[in-house]
Amino acid sequence: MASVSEQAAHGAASTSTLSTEQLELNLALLVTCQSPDHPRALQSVKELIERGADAWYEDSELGWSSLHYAAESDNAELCSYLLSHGAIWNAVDHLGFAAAEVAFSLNHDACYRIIFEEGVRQTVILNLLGRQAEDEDEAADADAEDEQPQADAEADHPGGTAVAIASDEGGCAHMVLQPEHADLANDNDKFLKSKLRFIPSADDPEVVERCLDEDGNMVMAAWETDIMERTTRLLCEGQPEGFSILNVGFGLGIVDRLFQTYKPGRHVIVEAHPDALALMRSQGWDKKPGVEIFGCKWEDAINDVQLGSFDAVFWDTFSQDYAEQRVFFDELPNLLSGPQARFSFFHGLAGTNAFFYDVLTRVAEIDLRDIGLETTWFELQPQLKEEVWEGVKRKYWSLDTYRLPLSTMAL
Ligand SMILES: C[S@@+](CC[C@H](N)C(=O)[O-])C[C@H]1O[C@@H](n2cnc3c(N)ncnc32)[C@H](O)[C@@H]1O
Repeated sequence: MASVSEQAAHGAASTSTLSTEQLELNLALLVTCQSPDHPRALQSVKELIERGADAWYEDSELGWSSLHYAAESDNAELCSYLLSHGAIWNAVDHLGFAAAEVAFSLNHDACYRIIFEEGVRQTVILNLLGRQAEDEDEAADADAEDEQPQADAEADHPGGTAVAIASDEGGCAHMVLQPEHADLANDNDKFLKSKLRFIPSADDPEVVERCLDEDGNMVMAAWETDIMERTTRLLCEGQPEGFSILNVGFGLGIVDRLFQTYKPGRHVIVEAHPDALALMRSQGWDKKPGVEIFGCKWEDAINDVQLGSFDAVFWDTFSQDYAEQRVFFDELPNLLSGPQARFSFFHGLAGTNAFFYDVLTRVAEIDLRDIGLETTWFELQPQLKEEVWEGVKRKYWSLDTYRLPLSTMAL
């Protein structure tokens, strides 16, 4: 670790916008948090914060904040204090590690728990605020439409709210960690207008193994087949004869082929990408008995009275973030046919960071409970080789354990 004077030199160079006095306070806070076992450490931290030290401040060498140091030394009380005084729960260091991951790697369970709970708390609050802002936007849009009936529907910004959900990008982002904005993987409308590449398997050219977008992001790949198989079993086993099922997002059609083996009476597929729709037609999905294709965005399909309700619903789209996923959750009471109906989704957001994945799992569970659904998580260990990512811009999965959600109405 760099000495304080070295840090001061680095810090002074990289935080030139801070006054010398502020910088000194911030560095003093970091130094105090580096030796939090000192009997007066917490008191000194409190005094520094009261004098205006920034709890979010990071050293320039490692990118560690006072929360990283408190987590490293297993000081749960200090973690708690820092979090309630401006420390950022999901700030990552220069290697992309959050303070909770430091705690986890050292088995500092209490510190991990405290940061995790704070992450969940803040994300749920942000979601609620986002929802409120959307409602207000919708009300304002409705007013504007009353005044100006020709208003452009594109002016809406569905789900355009501040949701602190991490992507796999480490680096310096703090509250909102997402892929860069111009990336197709971060813009559903742009993605839906881009060209898709379907790549056949090296062993069997008849089998499409991967689907990439124009930017080289992986849209779907065969490694997810185990997940799709287990999802299918959980959604379809024991359903009544002629049951109905909705799948949102065709991709490579892996899950839809599996659903077909259970012979649903009604099998609706909502898919918005023209290239995926062309693949579906080339595979004869439009002629299969019981299959109905809604060739549009799910955001439009849910307003179509023809869509109806289902015994099972699965959601797996691409280039949509948690805010958009939550908008779909809100539609579930209308989409599920009754108390026995089942819901699942591809739980892949934050799939390269165990801590953020933990937070997102809890947030999804809370949001689903809010609309009356109880969720059980089934754990799977995906088997995937490094070759899967060859030629792919960004890995979206690297965790050992996938948590498969199955939700039903809580009675
Ligand atoms: C990850 S793939 C689905 C993979 C599928 N579960 C399988 O087993 O092959 C995501 C699909 O969702 C589609 N999609 C993305 N945004 C959508 C939207 N807003 N409405 C409907 N489909 C969408 C994409 O075009 C893509 O085909």
